[in-house]
Amino acid sequence: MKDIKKVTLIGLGAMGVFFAPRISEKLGADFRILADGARKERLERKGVTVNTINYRFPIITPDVEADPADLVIIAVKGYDLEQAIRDIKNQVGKDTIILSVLNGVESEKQIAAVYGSEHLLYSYMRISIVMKDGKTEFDPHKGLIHFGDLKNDPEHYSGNVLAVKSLFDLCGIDYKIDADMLKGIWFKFMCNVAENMTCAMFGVPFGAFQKNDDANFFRHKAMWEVIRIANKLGIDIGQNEIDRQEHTLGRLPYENKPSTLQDLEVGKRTEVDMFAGTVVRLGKELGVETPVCECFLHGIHLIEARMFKEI
Ligand SMILES: NC(=O)C1=CN([C@@H]2O[C@H](COP(=O)(O)OP(=O)(O)OC[C@H]3O[C@@H](n4cnc5c(N)ncnc54)[C@H](OP(=O)(O)O)[C@@H]3O)[C@@H](O)[C@H]2O)C=CC1
Ligand SMILES: CC(C)(CO)C(=O)C(=O)O
Repeated sequence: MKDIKKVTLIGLGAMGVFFAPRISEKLGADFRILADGARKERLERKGVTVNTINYRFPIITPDVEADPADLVIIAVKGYDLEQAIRDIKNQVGKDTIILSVLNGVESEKQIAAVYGSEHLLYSYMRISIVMKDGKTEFDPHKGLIHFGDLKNDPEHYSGNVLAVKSLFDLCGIDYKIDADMLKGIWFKFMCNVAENMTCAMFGVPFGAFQKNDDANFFRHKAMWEVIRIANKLGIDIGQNEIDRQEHTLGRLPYENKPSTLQDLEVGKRTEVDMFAGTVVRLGKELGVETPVCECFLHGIHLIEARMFKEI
């Protein structure tokens, strides 16, 4: 089994800090943040504050050669992924494992197209963290990372899966290795598209789904658009996954908000292209009608245009 001794994280935001303090505690200087320019300067000057503790992690710049990591974790937003893929070039050696914790269904494919699928493990996050001005508070044991190869059998985990599992065990990071990673990733995508887009477009919190039929009208239509596309791709999600999510939504605090609505509320660009945009594009390729996601895509673009005073 590979031993993960050196880890590089690109994206020290909400998802990045799920990992950073705990990996840094065990690996010390062999845990590095990849950043340059004004971002590096800000991280060196202010660090990040997690659960009231201020951290200054070692920073490495993309131009440093001959110092690859055993594991690279990518935790940027969808619209920053292309740049991040370029920036990690010197961090990826022959045996480097890459984990991309982004939402959506395509980041692994995009990274594999550049570095090769042998480097990739699949992953998705089940936790909600809000970071503001480099500060956040959350319970690190109230969520987890799901990761693994496409298919995972506990009797025969691959060397890469065992290596990451061993690192997370060492660091006390909660995880689940799904038997079928694509099914999990598409289930999460179905929820993100339906919930994030409805909440962002209409400015309502998750609680709207507990009491408003109109909110659920959009959510259900969008879920079925994702399901029809997933089924065409051979991914088996359907009514069972919808039922599973109804249960989860019923228990969420009323005022909780998905990341896309949070982004709009603080004047940030959203990941609408990675959510509704992907559904619309795949729908065209696969012959699936996606009218609700088309409305989300154009509607949220319009909200962004108004927000950035482009109209
Ligand atoms: N937040 C959440 O609860 C959840 C988020 N996700 C997903 O995880 C992904 C990350 O989201 P989140 O952590 O919330 O996003 P954040 O915006 O909080 O963090 C992204 C970080 O990446 C940094 N970054 C961007 N480009 C680069 C680069 N080239 N080099 C170095 N750093 C870079 C940004 O720096 P800067 O601020 O300087 O631009 C920022 O600190 C998204 O796809 C999101 O949908 C999934 C589940 C839950
Ligand atoms: C936090 C969570 C899981 C809620 O849907 C999410 O992925 C998001 O808001 O983008």
